[in-house]
Amino acid sequence: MNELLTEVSAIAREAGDAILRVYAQPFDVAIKADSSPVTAADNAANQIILDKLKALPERIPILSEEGDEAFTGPDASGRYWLVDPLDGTKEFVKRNDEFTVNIALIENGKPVLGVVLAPVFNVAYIAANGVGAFKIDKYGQRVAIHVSGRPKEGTPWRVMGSRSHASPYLEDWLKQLGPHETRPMGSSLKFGIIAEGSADVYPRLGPTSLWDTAAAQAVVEQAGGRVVTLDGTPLCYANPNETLNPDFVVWGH
Ligand SMILES: Nc1ncnc2c1ncn2[C@@H]1O[C@H](COP(=O)(O)O)[C@@H](OP(=O)(O)O)[C@H]1O
Ligand SMILES: [Mg+2]
Repeated sequence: MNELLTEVSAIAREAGDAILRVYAQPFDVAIKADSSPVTAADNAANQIILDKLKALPERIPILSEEGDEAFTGPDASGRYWLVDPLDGTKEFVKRNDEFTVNIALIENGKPVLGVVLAPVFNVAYIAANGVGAFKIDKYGQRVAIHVSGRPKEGTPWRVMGSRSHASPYLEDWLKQLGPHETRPMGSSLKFGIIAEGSADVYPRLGPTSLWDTAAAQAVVEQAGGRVVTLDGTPLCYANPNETLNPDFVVWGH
């Protein structure tokens, strides 16, 4: 798993470099059938990730947000790659730097390996079962990370929130949580900040897809946290035919 984690991290970095080449120039934005934006960066990163994952000896099927027609389901061991080549395309289009490359390995419905790379910040959150969770800092150092635990009595909750997706339902949930400070952030970076202990909770009461959460869930879980639906069960990837997630909460304890 450690070797695979290193290989997948290198693939994410190559995809990140391709994204940065597009980011450095003016680019067009197309609107997909689900009315979300897509750019040449999404497509370039997707092509690199598909090519490189297919070249690995493991030969595991790939489900990507930007598509691989060959995908028909997990392999006989219940494994598949789950890829978002550019998570936070809205942030990419707004040029606020908060976007990531997400690559996860699913085994029997569980994310067992995850890489979340933020190309502009040159930071990656990576994890695998039996290996642990790490942040790769801008100097290329692998530093073990851990969630921070429940905040002390009287300390406000440090909440992560989407920049682009809020709702009255979320406001109610936060009222019930109690005193809190919200830090808005795009993409899967929200999970990474919880995994490294810099925030406590991220409630996502609104639509996301499997590829938005799987890699980051592997990181949070290996760092000691939880990613659970509102009834407390971990987000599950056993049915890739249904690509929408239920509402969920990321807890750093
Ligand atoms: N109506 C919808 N259906 C499915 N996913 C949605 C959605 N609205 C937003 N999302 C997901 O939310 C992600 C962005 O979340 P955030 O605002 O927290 O950064 C998007 O990722 P992409 O940018 O990869 O499309 C998208 O997948
Ligand atoms: Mg996404």
